[in-house]
Amino acid sequence: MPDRRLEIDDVRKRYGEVVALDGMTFDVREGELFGFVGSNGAGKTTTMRIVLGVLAADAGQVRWAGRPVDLAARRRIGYMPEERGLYPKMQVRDQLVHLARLHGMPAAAAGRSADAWLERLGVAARRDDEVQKLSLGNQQRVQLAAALVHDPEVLVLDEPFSGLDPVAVDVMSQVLREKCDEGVPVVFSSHQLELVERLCDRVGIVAAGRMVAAGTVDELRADGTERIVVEVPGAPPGWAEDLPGMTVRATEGDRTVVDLAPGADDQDLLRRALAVGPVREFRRGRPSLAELFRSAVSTDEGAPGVRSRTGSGSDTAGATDEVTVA
Ligand SMILES: Nc1ncnc2c1ncn2[C@@H]1O[C@H](COP(=O)(O)OP(=O)(O)OP(=O)(O)O)[C@@H](O)[C@H]1O
Repeated sequence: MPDRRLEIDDVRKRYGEVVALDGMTFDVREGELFGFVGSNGAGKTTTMRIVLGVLAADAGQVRWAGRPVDLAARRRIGYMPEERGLYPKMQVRDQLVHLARLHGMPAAAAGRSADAWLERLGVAARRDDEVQKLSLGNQQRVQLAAALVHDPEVLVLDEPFSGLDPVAVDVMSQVLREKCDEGVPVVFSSHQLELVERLCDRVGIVAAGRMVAAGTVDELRADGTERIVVEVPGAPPGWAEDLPGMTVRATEGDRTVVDLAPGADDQDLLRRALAVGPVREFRRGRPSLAELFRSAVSTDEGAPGVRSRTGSGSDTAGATDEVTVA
């Protein structure tokens, strides 16, 4: 059995002068939840539309289970488009059955699947309503049901969490995790980085049409600068400021957060801390995904469609002051 992996390989796309995708490359593995993050206009939607064949790439290839994705393979993908794609005047259940049938499901199975997903996603009571009469959040639940109703082998979801209430976020998260547990590769885009950090097995950060960092959040952290959180009550302001290879990232009360450049010795910092007061805490800090994202994007992103430079997210010179010291 071939590896059930979705591969996006060096995909390129221009809209006139605008370079939307500039060699986009990543893969989503069997049973993996992959978070696709990037600034507005970075190329996420364009990538997803190309995977689905809604849009043609100028160059590059999308493969599923080792083979170029063709029409038949695309029918096995569950897709949630950013612009949403439901017929406003059609009843919810009829719509799901219709979509399942379009994907080749027999009528009875399509009905059973529609009912099961409406129940699972908490919208069974609205099954006979027109889609346009549902709240936006409920329309989104139905949209997810539409992506799932034909029992897809791959899930590609464009901002499935935007606009959902916390309960719906939980339901959506559970459903995506269950699909992964069944072996389905799931890729979704989102600007909700805390959610992505919590939920995803791997994350890809895209800037100006290409992947600038990908891996587990811990792997992305390992690429970056080492960070130390040190608490020294009563230390004078600026006590850690002139140490070689160290940058004070934030000060919060008695706590100072210091980034260490490669080769800098954390023991220098400890000695300095001990010289200025009692050291209550001295530990490694962990940058959040939001910080990793800002760092990767700030080193890589130019104007939309204009390449500035590329990097692996290891340059933290542009990291913001916001620091998670938890
Ligand atoms: N139909 C189009 N015509 C011209 N340019 C387009 C078109 N669609 C997208 N673009 C451009 O391609 C680039 C990538 O856009 P895309 O929608 O893929 O980004 P995105 O990462 O999904 O952004 P967002 O997070 O805002 O949804 C942007 O510069 C955008 O302006």
